[in-house]
Amino acid sequence: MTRLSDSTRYQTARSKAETLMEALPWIQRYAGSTMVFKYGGNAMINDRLRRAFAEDIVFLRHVGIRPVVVHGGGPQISTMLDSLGIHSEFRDGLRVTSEEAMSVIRMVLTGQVGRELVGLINAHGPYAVGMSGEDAGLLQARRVRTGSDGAPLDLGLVGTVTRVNTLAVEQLLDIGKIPVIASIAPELADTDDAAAGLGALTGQVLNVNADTAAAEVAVALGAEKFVALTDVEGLYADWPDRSSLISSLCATELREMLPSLESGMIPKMRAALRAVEGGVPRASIVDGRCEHSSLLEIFTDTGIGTEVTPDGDDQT
Ligand SMILES: Nc1ncnc2c1ncn2[C@@H]1O[C@H](COP(=O)(O)OP(=O)(O)O)[C@@H](O)[C@H]1O
Ligand SMILES: CC(=O)N[C@@H](CCC(=O)OP(=O)(O)O)C(=O)O
Repeated sequence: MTRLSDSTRYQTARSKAETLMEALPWIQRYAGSTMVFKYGGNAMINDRLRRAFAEDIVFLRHVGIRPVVVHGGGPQISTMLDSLGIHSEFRDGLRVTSEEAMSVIRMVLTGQVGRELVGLINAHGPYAVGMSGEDAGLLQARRVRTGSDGAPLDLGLVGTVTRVNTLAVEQLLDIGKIPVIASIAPELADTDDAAAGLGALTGQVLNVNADTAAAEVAVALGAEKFVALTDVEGLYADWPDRSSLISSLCATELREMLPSLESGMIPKMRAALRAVEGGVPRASIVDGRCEHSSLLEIFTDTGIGTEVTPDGDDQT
C-alpha cells in the first residue's frame, strides 16, 4: 500500500488542475475546427504508442474538434516487400514503386495499417471509418515526373495529389465520424479532357507519400491545423546535432532550409510548407515516440516539436 502525505497529495492535485486549465483556452479556440493528422509508420512502432494516438484522436473528437487521420505505413510496407522478396528503394525520399510492389502497398495500407488504426479508435466507440484515396473519389493523382531539384525522375507508380474531393470526408465529420485515410490515389490521365474538372482516370492506382497526401487533404478541408507525427523530436537546423532543434519557423525560413534536408524529412517538411502556403494557419512536426504528443501539441501553451507558420504571421 502506498500512502501520500497531505502536502504531496495537494501538490499533485494542483499540478493536474493546472494542466487541465492550461487546455481550456485551446479547447475554446479549436472547438468546431478541423485538424488533419499525418500518422507515420515510424511513429506506430509499438502497441502503447498506437493506443495512445488513438486515445488522443478520440479525446479531440470529444472536445468538439473534427480530427481527420491520413496514415502512411512505410516500415510495414518495407517489411512485407522484404518478406515477399520484392526489392524496393527510395529516391528523393520516395519509394520507387513497381506494379508488383503497388499491389502489396495497397494491401498493407488499406488491409493492415488502416484496419488496425480503425480498430484502436473504435475500441472507444463507433467513430472511425477507414477509407483510401480511391473511396468516394476522394483523391486523384498524377505521376511524379521530376525530383525536388527539378530534374526528370522516374519513380514508377508514384503519384502526387492533384485533386481532393472533400465531400465524403466532410459528410463523415458532420455525423461525428473520424475519417482514417490511406495514402493511395487513382491516377489521372496526362491528357485530361473533362471540362467539368473531373479528369479521366487511367485505372491505375498510385503510391502517394502520406505526408504529401495529408497536406493536400488539410488544404482542401481548410483545416485549422496540420500535425505530422514522426520519429524525431522535430526539425533540426543542423541534423543530427541534438542541440539544434527548431521550435518554430516561418514559411520562408523553411523554404530556404529544404535543399539541406535528408531522407524522410524532405517530403515531411515540403508537406508542412504546402499546408501553410495553402492556407492552413499552423503546421507542426511532433515526436510520435512520445505518448500523447498530439494532445501535448494542441492543448499546451508551448506545444512540442516544430511549428511552421505562414510568413508575416504574428499570432500566438
Ligand atoms: N533536419 C532534420 N531534422 C530531423 N530529422 C531529419 C533531418 N534530416 C533528416 N532527418 C531524418 O528524417 C527522419 C524522419 O523521416 P521518416 O523516417 O521518413 O519519418 P516518418 O516515417 O515518421 O514519416 C528522421 O528520423 C531523421 O533520420
Ligand atoms: C511514394 C512513397 O514513398 N510512399 C510511401 C507511402 C507510405 C508512407 O508515406 O508511409 P510513412 O508515412 O510511414 O513514411 C511508401 O511507399 O513508403
